[in-house]
Amino acid sequence: MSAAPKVLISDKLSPAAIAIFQRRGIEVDFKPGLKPAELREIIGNYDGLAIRSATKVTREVLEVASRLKVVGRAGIGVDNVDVSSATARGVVVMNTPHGNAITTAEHAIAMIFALARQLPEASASTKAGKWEKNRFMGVEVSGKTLGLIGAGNIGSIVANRAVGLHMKVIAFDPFLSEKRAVELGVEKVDLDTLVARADFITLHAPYTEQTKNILNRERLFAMKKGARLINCARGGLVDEAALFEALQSGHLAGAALDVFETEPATDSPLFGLENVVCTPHLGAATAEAQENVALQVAEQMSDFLLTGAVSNAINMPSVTAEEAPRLRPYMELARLLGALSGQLTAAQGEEIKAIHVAYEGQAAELNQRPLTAAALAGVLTPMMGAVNMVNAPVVARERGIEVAETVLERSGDYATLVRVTVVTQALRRSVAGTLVGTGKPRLVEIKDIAVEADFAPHMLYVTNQDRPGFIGRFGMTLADAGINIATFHLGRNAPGGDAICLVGLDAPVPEQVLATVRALPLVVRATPLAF
Ligand SMILES: NC(=O)c1ccc[n+]([C@@H]2O[C@H](COP(=O)([O-])OP(=O)(O)OC[C@H]3O[C@@H](n4cnc5c(N)ncnc54)[C@H](O)[C@@H]3O)[C@@H](O)[C@H]2O)c1
Ligand SMILES: O=C(O)CC[C@@H](O)C(=O)O
Repeated sequence: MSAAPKVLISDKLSPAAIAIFQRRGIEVDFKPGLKPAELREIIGNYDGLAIRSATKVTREVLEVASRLKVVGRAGIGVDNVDVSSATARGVVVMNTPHGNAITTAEHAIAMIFALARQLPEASASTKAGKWEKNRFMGVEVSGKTLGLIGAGNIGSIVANRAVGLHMKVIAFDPFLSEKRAVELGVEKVDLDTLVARADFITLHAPYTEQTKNILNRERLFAMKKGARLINCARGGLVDEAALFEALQSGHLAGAALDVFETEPATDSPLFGLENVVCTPHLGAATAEAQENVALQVAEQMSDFLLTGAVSNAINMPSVTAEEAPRLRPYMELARLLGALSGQLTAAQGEEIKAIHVAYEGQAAELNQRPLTAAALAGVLTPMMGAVNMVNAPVVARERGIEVAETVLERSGDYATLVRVTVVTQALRRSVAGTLVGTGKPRLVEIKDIAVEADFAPHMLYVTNQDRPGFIGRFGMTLADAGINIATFHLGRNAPGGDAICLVGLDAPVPEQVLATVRALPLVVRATPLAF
């Protein structure tokens, strides 16, 4: 008989999680507050790691986690987990969407009032015996404009509560459809409009490459004079140094921050400002939310460790034990094709209208639902952070993205083929792939141009004019930067027409090398890709 799986809980989870693991026959250790070195020392003893936001599951931790099969995040954001390292090591990463959404939305609303009526300062002054009735003149929120950056689970609840407070709510979210905006009672606007119009701005977007410093210096100073900012999402969404200046100069009237660039945040120039309200990442800290996420993460991790069932995984599609062997390579192919389309779409900041997935030949005989879900998760993840196979179809539907599947039983040039097409306002971009050997994904077509390329962790996709001179200059640019080319694939639609070049690299391309490639003659666009 094999030994019971062993789980480490390394953050302060509700005791409900311990009770569930024990009831399901899983050995559990509760050790919150471990230092990184202490975690590295013991992680090799565990099959599962249950965390909140304090534990950083870094590559260094994963490297010594020889038994680890699953990381369960009791919460939403997985930016404290190195998901690509976990994936590379075959460790499933799960989260618990929805469980803390109401609580976090309520915290954001509380922050709006804390700022509008200077509650923390007024409380401190009163307790100090000062009775400064004239010092704390507030503003009403009724009739004011609230700007939401991100209108997903939490943003939607904030919108609902704010509408109830008679605020005018405007929202920027690339995935918010007009229909959903009407349902929420919000006006969909672009980011510049939101920044210029809002009296209060509240952030509810994930931390991704696209959202990093979304409120940079320029945008902070483009906010209305006297506006107020609330951040209960992630610290890295706002440039903290620029925020300090905007507050100190009186351009902004106040900021309420639950999250910080570096956490725990024990020291910050922002702490010295009277018009700043701070909480220590308390957005999800209610008994109700912590019970929800603890129960959910413990059940999901137990199911996985005991039966192999996968739900709410960020990096692995859900699948039953019987289907697994045949479906798994196709799911990986669909995800990779989606990830390619999603990265190309995100790089151009395009809003997705539709995603079509076509199955030809042997692929047409399979259960396509998990495959389409894997393709959708691949497309949506670069823009949305933590979309998985389970929530991808719902996320697409809520955002008004049309999803279609086509099945063609006869095969063309390939015995089996999956094609993912992303439709935006401006264009329709298809990529297709097949399986070779014992199930290895291979890319065979981009934008109707034939290629034969394997996916690699770091790639660079270049579109160029098909004229002599490009390949030499391109190769030299990478060589001069000391970047080794592992694979090199070319394709074109016609002699002298549009050409594509896809290279696999041993390392990511630094920003300045990318700028040099983009400036080369004949280059139309260059997009770094990661798989
Ligand atoms: N303070 C806390 O304790 C706490 C608690 C829960 C969640 N969070 C944070 O809040 C975030 C949002 O949570 P959620 O449950 O609403 O997630 P969600 O996935 O339901 O919603 C995120 C929304 O952000 C949108 N988005 C993606 N890229 C964007 C961009 N560039 N600009 C504007 N919007 C963009 C998405 O389309 C989506 O609608 C999480 O990612 C997490 O980091 C913080
Ligand atoms: O665990 C917490 O306290 C915070 C959770 C929150 O940041 C999340 O992303 O769900």
